[in-house]
Amino acid sequence: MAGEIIDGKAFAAQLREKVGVLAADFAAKAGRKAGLAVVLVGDDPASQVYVGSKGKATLAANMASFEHRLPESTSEGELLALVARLNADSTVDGILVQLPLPAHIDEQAVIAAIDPNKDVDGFHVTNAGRLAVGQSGFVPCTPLGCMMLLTDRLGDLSGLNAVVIGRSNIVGKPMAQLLLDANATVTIAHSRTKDLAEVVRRADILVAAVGRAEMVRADWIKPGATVIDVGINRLAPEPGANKGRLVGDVAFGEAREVAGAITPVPGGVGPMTIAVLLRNTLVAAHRNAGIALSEDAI
Ligand SMILES: NC(=O)C1=CN([C@@H]2O[C@H](COP(=O)(O)OP(=O)(O)OC[C@H]3O[C@@H](n4cnc5c(N)ncnc54)[C@H](OP(=O)(O)O)[C@@H]3O)[C@@H](O)[C@H]2O)C=CC1
Ligand SMILES: Nc1nc(=O)c2c([nH]1)NC[C@@H]1CN(c3ccc(C(=O)N[C@@H](CCC(=O)O)C(=O)O)cc3)C=[N+]21
Repeated sequence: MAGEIIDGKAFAAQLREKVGVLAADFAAKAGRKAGLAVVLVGDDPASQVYVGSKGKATLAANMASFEHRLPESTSEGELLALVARLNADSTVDGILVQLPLPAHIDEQAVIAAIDPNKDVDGFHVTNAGRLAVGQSGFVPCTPLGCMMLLTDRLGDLSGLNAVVIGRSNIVGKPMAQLLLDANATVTIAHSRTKDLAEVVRRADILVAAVGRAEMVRADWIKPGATVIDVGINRLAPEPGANKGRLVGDVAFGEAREVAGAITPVPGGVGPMTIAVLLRNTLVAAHRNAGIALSEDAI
C-alpha cells in the first residue's frame, strides 16, 4: 500500500495564511508592517528564484519586503556595511542574506554581523547556541518546517528512532536537535557513516538532507517509516527540455511504496522553508515592537 504524501505545499499555504492574519493585526497595533530584508549578492539563478518567491510571499502575508540585489563584485566590507544599516533600521525586523555568497566573501563573518534578534534564518551562533542549550531563539526555517510536518503527522515523537542524513549547520544539525528536543532517539549520518543503508533501515523517521539525487532507495526504508526529503537536486535536462526535473535525495516513486508517509520534491519541504521564514519574521517584529505574540499561536 503506497504511503501517504505529506503535502508541504498545502501545509505551508495554511501557515502563510495564519501569518498573514497575525501580520495584519500586528500592523494595526504597531502602526507599521513587519519588515523582511533579503540580500542577494550575485546572479545565481536558483537564488534569484528563491529571493523572488520570498518577496512575493512576504507581500502576500501583509508584510513589507525590502530586497537588496548586489553585484557579484560586491566586497565583504560593502556587504557588512549594508548589514549594519539593516541592523539599525527600525522598519526591518528580519534580515536574510541569501546563501551561498560569492567565494571572496566570508559567509560566517556576514552571518555573525547580523543582529541575532533579526536573524530570521537562525544561522547566527547565538541562535544556534540557544537551540543547543534549549533557550528560545530563531530556529533555521527548513528544520523547523520539517518538524511542523512531523508533529502534524505523528504527534508525540517520544521513543521513535530518527535518522538524519546530513550534518550541515543550516539543516542537519538543527534538525537533529529539534528531534532530540521532541524525545526521539536520534542518529546523525553523514558521508563517513558505515553501512548507511543499514543505519537508515532502523529509522521510524528519516530526514534526508544530502544533496544527492535519489540516493535513498526503497530498500533503505523501514516499512511504514515517515520520510522527509529536504534534498533539492536538478537532473540533467531531458532531450529538448531547457532545464532538468527537480528531485529529492530519496527515490520518491519506489520509496513511497514502502514508507508510511513521504514528502515530495517539489511540493514538500521547500514551501515550508518560505512559510517558516515569514513566521520567524512575524515573531521578530512582535519582539522588536514589544507587542505580545504567543509563539505557539503559529
Ligand atoms: N528545501 C529547502 O528549503 C532546503 C533544501 N536544501 C537542500 O538540502 C540538501 C542539503 O543541503 P545542506 O544541508 O546545505 O547540506 P550540505 O551540502 O552543507 O551538506 C551535505 C551533507 O550531506 C552529507 N553527505 C554527502 N554525501 C553523503 C553520502 N554519500 N552519504 C551520507 N551523507 C552524505 C555530508 O556529509 P559530510 O558532513 O561528511 O560532508 C553533509 O553533511 C541540498 O540538496 C540542499 O539543496 C538546503 C536548504 C533548504
Ligand atoms: N540565507 C538563506 N536562507 C535559506 O533559507 C536558503 C538560502 N539562504 N539559500 C538556499 C536555500 C534553499 N532554500 C529553498 C527555499 C525554498 C525552496 C522552494 O520553495 N522549493 C520549491 C520549488 C521551487 C522551484 O520550483 O525551484 C519546492 O521544493 O516545492 C527551495 C529551497 C532556502 N535556502
